[in-house]
Amino acid sequence: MAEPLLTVENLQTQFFTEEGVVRAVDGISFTVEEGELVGLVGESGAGKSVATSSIMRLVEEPGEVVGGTVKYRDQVIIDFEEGPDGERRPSDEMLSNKQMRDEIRGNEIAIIFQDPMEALNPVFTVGSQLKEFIEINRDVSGKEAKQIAIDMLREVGIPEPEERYDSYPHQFSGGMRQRVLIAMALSCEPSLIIADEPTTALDVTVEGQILDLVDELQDKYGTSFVWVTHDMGVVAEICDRVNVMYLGEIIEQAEVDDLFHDTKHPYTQALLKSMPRPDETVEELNPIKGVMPEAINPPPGCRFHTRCPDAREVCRRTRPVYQDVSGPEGYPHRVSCVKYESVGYEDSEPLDTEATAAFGGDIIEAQGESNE
Ligand SMILES: Nc1ncnc2c1ncn2[C@@H]1O[C@H](COP(=O)(O)OP(=O)(O)OP(=O)(O)O)[C@@H](O)[C@H]1O
Ligand code: NI
Repeated sequence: MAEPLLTVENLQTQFFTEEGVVRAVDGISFTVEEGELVGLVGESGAGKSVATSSIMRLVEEPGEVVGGTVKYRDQVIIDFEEGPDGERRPSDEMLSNKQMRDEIRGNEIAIIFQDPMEALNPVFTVGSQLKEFIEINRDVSGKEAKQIAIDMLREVGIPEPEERYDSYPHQFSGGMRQRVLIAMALSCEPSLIIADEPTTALDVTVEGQILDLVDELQDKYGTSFVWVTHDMGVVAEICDRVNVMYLGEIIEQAEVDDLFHDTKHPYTQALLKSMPRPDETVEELNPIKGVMPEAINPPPGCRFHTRCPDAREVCRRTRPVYQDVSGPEGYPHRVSCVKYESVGYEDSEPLDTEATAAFGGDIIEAQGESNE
């Protein structure tokens, strides 16, 4: 296999707050191959946005990337080394902030946010913002930039792009604004686009149209994507591979078909049961029981054990190993769950968890060590 476009290894990002250290991203690893659309899926607070802003080196105080490696082709975005006093410091190979700004962000890796109103300035026309972005990131004249901007607006399905060029963001619908952001992301011909829940705020029909558009543009330009979502339906529709995140960790990763049809992790199973699926008629949707514990004080052992319907005693004291459970063919299918290890799961006592307690109709306090 060729070198991955993006390699993330053991990435760790923490927030140093008054209440303590929030382990928002706690050692995640994944790759994005050339031309691939890779999903990052999980409930609210799982660490998806912190992971993407870490990759872009956009984490703000009191947050800090504290460990791991991120490589884009052969360029080092994040890396650490041991200093003379044994302290951990950014390695020399790391791109400077200026290089990140000038060479990576925008023209190699572009990001699309959930809320277009955050990315678009309400006081300037859509066209002028698009044109300015192109001028900053590409070596073209103002006139050329304007032409590229209009072409891109047409490309993403904005009708009458010459006229719409002079409209203000509020004159566009939510779906149209999201199309503008996609135009902006694509306008500098990046190899990778990171999209952080860009369709979450849209209604289902408009969301479907945007996903179709992305599919089409991806075919045409061969752009790779990291697509952040909490929606397995979106994953099924557009992703090639998917990483499932829970409480700062990736707990399962596989090709999309594998993930849906050979689901390994109980959390992934729960996520799938909680959402409508295009490939299956589910009689009843089951929301995932309980709430995700705080990343400031994650449960010991398997982080999901407090909510897991399959939890046993061993899950409370064993940190699962993230391992490849796939056969000899195809992409790796990785999972971290003690069910797939030989650590005595079979002989271990079942645990009362939020999932099993609720199932029995009994409201039992969440396991002490998980919350508070
Ligand atoms: N500025 C901050 N200060 C302290 N903690 C933070 C900060 N930003 C994020 N966090 C914490 O990091 C964890 C991960 O948050 P993140 O926003 O990445 O979740 P997410 O998976 O993107 O959720 P959502 O689907 O709601 O966007 C959460 O526990 C959150 O509270
Ligand atoms: Ni987020």
